[in-house]
Formats: sequence, structure tokens, C-alpha cells
Amino acid sequence: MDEPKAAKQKKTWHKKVIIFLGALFVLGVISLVAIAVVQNKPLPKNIKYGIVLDAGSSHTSVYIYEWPAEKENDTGVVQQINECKVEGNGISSYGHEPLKAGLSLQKCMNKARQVIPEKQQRETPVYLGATAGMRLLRLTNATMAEEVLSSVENTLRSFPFDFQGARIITGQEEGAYGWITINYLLGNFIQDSGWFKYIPNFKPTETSGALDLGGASTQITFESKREIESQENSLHFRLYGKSYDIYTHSFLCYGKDQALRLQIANSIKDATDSILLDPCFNSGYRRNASTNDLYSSPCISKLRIPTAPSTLDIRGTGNYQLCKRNVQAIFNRTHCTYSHCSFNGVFQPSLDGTFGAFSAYYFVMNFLNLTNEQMSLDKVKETVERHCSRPWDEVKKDFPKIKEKYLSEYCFSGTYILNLLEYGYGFSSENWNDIRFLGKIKDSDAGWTLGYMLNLTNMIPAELPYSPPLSHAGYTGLMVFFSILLVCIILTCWLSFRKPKCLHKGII
Ligand SMILES: Nc1ccn([C@@H]2O[C@H](COP(=O)(O)OP(=O)(O)OP(=O)(O)O)[C@@H](O)[C@H]2O)c(=O)n1
Ligand SMILES: [Ca+2]
Repeated sequence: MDEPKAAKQKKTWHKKVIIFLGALFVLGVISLVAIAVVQNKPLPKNIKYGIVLDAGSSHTSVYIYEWPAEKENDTGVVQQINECKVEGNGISSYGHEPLKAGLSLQKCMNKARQVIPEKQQRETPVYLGATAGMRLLRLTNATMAEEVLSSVENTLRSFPFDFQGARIITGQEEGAYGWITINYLLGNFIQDSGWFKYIPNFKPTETSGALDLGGASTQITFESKREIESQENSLHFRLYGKSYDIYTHSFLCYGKDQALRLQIANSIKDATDSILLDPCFNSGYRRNASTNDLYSSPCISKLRIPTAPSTLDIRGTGNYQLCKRNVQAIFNRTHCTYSHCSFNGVFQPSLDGTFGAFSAYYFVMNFLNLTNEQMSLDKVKETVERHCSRPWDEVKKDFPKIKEKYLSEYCFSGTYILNLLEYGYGFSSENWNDIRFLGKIKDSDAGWTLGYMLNLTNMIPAELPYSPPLSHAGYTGLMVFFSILLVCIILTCWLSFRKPKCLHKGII
């Protein structure tokens, strides 16, 4: 049967409308996807750089950091891209020839010129922070310390970077910046952003305490829920919209090199001749030490014995138990005017949370294979004791590539670390596994330098920068999804309520 002409025309007209609407719909979806793709195309990378020189007591390191300019205030975006270890000893060893302090930095600064693109060098800030070695030099001879600082300043000014200053940082700053560095790198400041904070019972990330063991000083820093009874140990930070009450203390003279000197100087009391039997060195190990040099440190001056021989012939006996006794003698735990002390009358609240231990803590524990998080305190002690009892010849044969200065001191260092943590700070077998020995975190060295730069470049905001709850990609994705959904619903509704005649039974 032939269709009437009018109905045929209507059918063609409806068909055209549907085709037109379908095409419009497809075009709409394509446009939305295209917008999403174009909008999410990564912007050309605009990288910024920063240089920090860590002028420590035993050596200087030059660190180069980079970060994407547009994400400056986000957490965890700054990363270390290079470390250059300056040859020779720390800058404080150049007290008598200050010009050489500046010269010693040349090589590593030239390296920095190769790493940082030329057109960005002028805007790259350079900071030098000197720590305990320079604090001690300043105590012995303030003029020498000034001369060393101006020598390094002159060198740094001669490079095409934006020199921002060379200074001796305080022990408090050293502790605080170490704490900021590790918590920034561990991502512990991210917690309160995004949707997570709306989840019931959501627990914000806790911060990790920081334990730094240098050559001349050692720092302990952690967030404390208890009252901090002494003003000089208390810090208050507001970072990313959250307040932190921090306990920190820096023990000058309790870095591992000065602690070894203290231990040796204490033993001289019993020395009748120039031979000094030292249980903290492996048996068979010998070294000569000048008492003049030993007593030159302000850490030891009170222990000076005028009748002491000018040169000491130190001979290792490798006895952990005796070494432990000698090491404990350098911690004074007899007086405390607060509710709780660590040692030498210094206030310390009880230990809270987990800790990241770096610098010499890591070097030593890594050498002794003791960085495993599951290892018990007893097992650690056993390992150090075993290492101390090994003859020096054997140790040297097993580790021919390790510098003799480091290798010869691992028995002392292991014993010292155990005593500092247990006897000094009060760690025990119960909370031993709360300590993580860290060298690097995501390719950046754990240490105070990164925190120092973040602070001086104002890269850590006090308040949380406004960030929409969804990322841009998430937002665009959802937009596309809901637009498609909406179009589908409208089409379905239209088809079911205003069913075009062409869809009526019998027509199609
Ligand atoms: N592979 C290594 C490297 C270093 N050390 C020792 O570790 C100690 C601390 O080194 P470091 O953290 O670099 O101390 P500094 O920063 O130089 O000292 P400070 O922070 O006290 O100024 C030094 O005694 C150094 O001899 C070590 O035993 N093994
Ligand atoms: Ca250091």
C-alpha cells in the first residue's frame, strides 16, 4: 500500500531533524573532549633553581635544587638535582689561612655553573650556612671566624649567581630546618587539603621527629604534645594552615668527632705515659694524636691536663663493654631542674612519634647494616659489639675502599650512637623501631639545607594556598561525563514523550 504524500514528507522531515540532532550531539561531544585535551596540555616547564652550601665541621657540600616555578608553594615539589662534595676539610679548618676557605669552594661552584642553564644563573639564589665547626671557631677566635666567612663570601660573590649571604646558623635553626626538610620530603605537610578532611575520623598525617648527628654537634627535634618547659627549646611554626609546637635542642660538642675527642681526653686522666689503650678502636689499630690539637677544641679545654704528653700513641683494644663505659662518662645525667631531662641538665619532653635519623646516624648504621626497620635494639647492640671485637687487619682487608678515618671510627661511632639514643635521649627497646635511618628521601639528602632554602625563599606558606577540591583534569573529566549524560537524558525524554511519527509502530 502506498504511503500518503503528506505522511511521506513528514517522515523525511523527521528523519532530517534526527540526523541534525545526532550530528549536533556528536559535534558537542567532540568539542567537549577537544576542550578537555587542549586545556590539560602540559604548560611549558618553567624551572627555577637554588643553591645551598652546607659548611659543616667535617666538610662542605654544595646542593643544587630545582622546582617548577608555577608550583612554588605546593609541598614536595622542590628536589635536589646535584650534590658536590668540596675537597678537603670543613671551612672552620682554615682559621689560620682564611683565603684557602674561599678557594676550596671554587671547583664545586664551577660545577654549579655547568648544571644550571646560563640564562637562569643571575636569578638563582645562593646561600651558605655554616654549622658547629664555625660555632666552635667563633668561640676560640671570633676574628678568624669572621675572616673565614668573608673569604667564602668573596668567592661566592665572584660567581654569576644571586648571592644571598654566608652566615653561621644557630643550633636551633639547624634542628628546625632539618625537621622541615624531612617532613616536607616525606609529604607530611599535605594532609589537610582536598576531600580527605571531610571524611569522618580522618586522622591528619603526623610529623616525624628529626635526629641529626654531625661531626661537632647533634640535634634532636620533634613535635611535642606536652608543655615545653624551657623557652630556648621551643619553636612554633604555622605551615600550610596548621600550627606546630616543636621541641628542639642542639648539643654543641656532641657531634661524633667532638664526642670522640671528649672520650679520648677523659681517658688521658688515667694515662701515665704516652700510650693510650682505647677500647673504642679495633684491636691492632694505632694512631698518633697531638694533645695540643686535641685540647685546641673549646669542647675539651676544661679537660686539659697540663702534664699530658705532647703526642699520644693511641692503641685500640676493641672492647665494646669498656668503650660503652667510656662513652657514657661523657653524658652527665646527675642534675635536672625540669620535670624531665635528656643529659647535661637539658630539658626534653618524653619522646613522641616516629623519628628520621640522618647524617652520621645514617653513615654509621648503613655501614654496619643496621638500617633495617625491623631490627631489635638487642640485635643492633650485638652487631656493634661484634664489629668492635674484630681485629683491625681483618676490617681493613674487608673494606679496602672505605676511607681509613671513617673505617677506624665505626666501632666508636656505633657505640656512641647507641648511647646517645638510649642513655642520652631515652630511646628503649620499646620505641627503637620508631627510628628510621635515612640517607635520602626521594633523591634529596636528609639534612637542614632544603628546609633553610624553603624558608628563605618563602616557599612554605603559613596558610594553605586555595586549591579547588578537584584537580583540573578531574574537573574536566566530570564536566564531559555529565554533559554526555545530560544530552542522553534529554534525547531519551524527547524520544519517549514527543515520539516523532516516524517512530510510531507501522511507520518504521
Ligand atoms: N661515609 C661517611 C661520611 C662521614 N662520616 C662521618 O660522619 C660525621 C658527620 O658528618 P657530617 O654529617 O657531614 O658532619 P658535618 O656536617 O660536617 O658536621 P656538623 O653538622 O657538626 O657541622 C663526620 O665525623 C664524618 O667523619 C662517616 O663516618 N662516614
Ligand atoms: Ca651537618
